[in-house]
Amino acid sequence: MQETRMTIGGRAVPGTASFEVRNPANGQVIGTAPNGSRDDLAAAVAAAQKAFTSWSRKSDDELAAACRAVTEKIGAHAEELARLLTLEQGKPLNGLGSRWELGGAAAWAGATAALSLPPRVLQDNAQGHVEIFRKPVGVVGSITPWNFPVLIAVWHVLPALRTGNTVVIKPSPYTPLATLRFVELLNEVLPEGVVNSVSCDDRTSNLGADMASDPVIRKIVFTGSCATGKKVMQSAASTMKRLTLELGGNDAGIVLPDADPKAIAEGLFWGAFLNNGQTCAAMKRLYVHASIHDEVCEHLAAFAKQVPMGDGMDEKNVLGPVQNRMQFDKVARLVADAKKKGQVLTGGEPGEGLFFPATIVAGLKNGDALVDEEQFGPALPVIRYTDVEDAIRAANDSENGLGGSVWSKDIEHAKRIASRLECGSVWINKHGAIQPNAPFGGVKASGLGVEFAEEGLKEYTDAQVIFS
Ligand SMILES: NC(=O)C1=CN([C@@H]2O[C@H](COP(=O)(O)OP(=O)(O)OC[C@H]3O[C@@H](n4cnc5c(N)ncnc54)[C@H](O)[C@@H]3O)[C@@H](O)[C@H]2O)C=CC1
Ligand SMILES: O=Cc1ccc(S(=O)(=O)O)cc1
Repeated sequence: MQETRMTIGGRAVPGTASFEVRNPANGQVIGTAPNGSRDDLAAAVAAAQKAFTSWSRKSDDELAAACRAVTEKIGAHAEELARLLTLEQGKPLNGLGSRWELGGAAAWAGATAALSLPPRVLQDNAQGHVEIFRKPVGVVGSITPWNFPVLIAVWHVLPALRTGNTVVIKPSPYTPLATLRFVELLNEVLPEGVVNSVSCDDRTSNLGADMASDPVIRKIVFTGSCATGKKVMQSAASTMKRLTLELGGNDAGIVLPDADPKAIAEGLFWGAFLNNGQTCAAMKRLYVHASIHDEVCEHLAAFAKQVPMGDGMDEKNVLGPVQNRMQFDKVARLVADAKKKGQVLTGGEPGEGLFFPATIVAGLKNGDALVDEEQFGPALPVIRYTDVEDAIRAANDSENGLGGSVWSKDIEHAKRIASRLECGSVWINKHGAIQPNAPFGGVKASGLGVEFAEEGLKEYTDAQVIFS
């Protein structure tokens, strides 16, 4: 049993109540997290505000060194955090699971440490000297989801620290344990109050909502559902907070007629089923040209059938359970509806507990629920097309615009199609492969702003221009 604590001003805070956290693989209680109150949040915000005074005055070199120390901590505790993550999130230790997530967390932390935003001279002549500086905004509130708890915490916290901000982070009630431990570890190498954590069950208290309207917090970075993202945006208006919103997607993949069905099967599968499909930028709809449709379906289903699924603590598994009952029920509802309209190529029946076999359903079209709604789980609809213009139109016929992909042997042709997709990232012959040196963010209802690289770092700063 992991009994976790919030970290407020460098101190471990148990809170006056707690809630249970269960392993989605077997339903067993694996730990408890504090059910923090508004007073706990106020204390965390006050600690972050106090720490901001000295943290924001650190030199660029000092901030970079602190981020490198955090990177080392993550690396040193990667296996401990990975095990905790598997227990609470369900994703396997192996494959593209917890160890992979922790590897990504260390890589992203290191890459963020190496970024910087030096002042830039805009003008230097007889008329005057004009220079732009990037200044930290103040206390940053980070609200994270349950799909990649540690990696997304790093995506939120490290750029904030690197630019001289202090942080209050609140993890999802489904997966608070690894994040609370992560913040404890950070506090071993950072001054007190620089990173604080609060947790709550979202029922008796909802500190995410309170953070969004808090008058001291100057920015919210939020990853989660579109519905909650919209609420955060509304609450943030009254205090004119800066916002980065990484919200849901309904990414389309388009397979062109010249693609090699066998060669792309593995990439298509992991593009859709990374983290059991519980990934914002997973491929959630697959449009395949009629000339190779059946062959693509055959190879994709054959690949899916041999992927081992089970308890993530078992080293042989590379897919685990769906993380929670709400998500499982959503996937089950969408698959039940899809079965009435299309042909199930593999999977299709809910398994034991929260296990849902990788499911692929062909014969669907836009307008069917599994195509139109974000399933955020292990179920992929396949849509046949004959004219690529129809496929582009159908791909863009969504309120979301996070990612997309085009699959073809002709890279230049694929890139021309890519440029017509209404989304923030498009991959050719892969899907969802984000990297720290490339900005990542959604258009339309998929969010606001970007993460990663200098563009992402800037979002944690205000510009100040000095004219002399
Ligand atoms: N795009 C993504 O990364 C994710 C998308 N989802 C989608 O969202 C759906 C719902 O999943 P949830 O876990 O309920 O996502 P959610 O968007 O409600 O939760 C994300 C975070 O927001 C917090 N939160 C809840 N209410 C809030 C409020 N009023 N103001 C500020 N923060 C608040 C939660 O505690 C959690 O930390 C899923 O079915 C899935 O489709 C879920 C998780 C991640
Ligand atoms: O590659 C890892 C990865 C890709 C996307 C996301 S999400 O879009 O933020 O869910 C998470 C991890």
